[in-house]
Amino acid sequence: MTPAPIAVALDAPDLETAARWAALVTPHVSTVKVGLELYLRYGPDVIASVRGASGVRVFLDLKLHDIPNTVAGAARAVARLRPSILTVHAAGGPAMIKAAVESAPHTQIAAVTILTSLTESDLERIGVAGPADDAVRRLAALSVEAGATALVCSPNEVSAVRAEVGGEITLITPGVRPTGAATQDQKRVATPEQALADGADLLVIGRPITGSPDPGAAAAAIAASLRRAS
Ligand SMILES: O=C(O)c1cc(=O)[nH]c(=O)n1[C@@H]1O[C@H](COP(=O)(O)O)[C@@H](O)[C@H]1O
Repeated sequence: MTPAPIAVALDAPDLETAARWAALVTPHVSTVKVGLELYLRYGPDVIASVRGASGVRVFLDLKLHDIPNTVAGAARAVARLRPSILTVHAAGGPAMIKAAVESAPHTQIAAVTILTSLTESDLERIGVAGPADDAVRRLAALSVEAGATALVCSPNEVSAVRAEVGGEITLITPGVRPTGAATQDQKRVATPEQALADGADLLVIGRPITGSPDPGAAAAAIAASLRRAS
């Protein structure tokens, strides 16, 4: 069976747990995601550990955000690990995004628009002109112009972003919660089925899978539900 278009966020406190989760979910999902917690603790070794024997796609979520020269160096440093996807913050601006794209030619650069943990009032407080939909579309357009071929946004904005950037760009949505699951710190959320129906290409799902007593079964259940809905 084709693995579901899900990136499981391996936000684990230790490498053994992350590798175990990766092994349990990889029969069911296309991708696993390594974020700041694991990478800052274990560095590049973590990529080989979670990739394991299956060779699953690894999404490296470092959300780089600095001046272009620094981001170019950082992107070059991790490009040799050959992650399938690397994140940068779209708010770093077009020159920064372009620097990442040029420094990691074999990795898809995904620009994170507006974090899914932010509300409309958070945007106002940090001085971003909202509503979230407009801010996300604005950042999406500038990121694609700068050469990003993937974007991260909440499922709530995915159809507006798709209309803005067209069909060629990979749209990645965290903030995904199966019906009835706790939203935790996520604020702009939707179900996996809705996110996919609205045009997402890859759903980032962490705690609803990794917080389950059986992460493999939880991933399989969401994958099956996506197959039924499509
Ligand atoms: O870039 C990301 O992956 C990301 C962007 C964003 O706006 N929101 C967001 O939650 N994420 C990541 O997606 C994952 C979501 O995890 P759960 O909330 O546990 O499903 C975490 O690893 C976040 O770091």
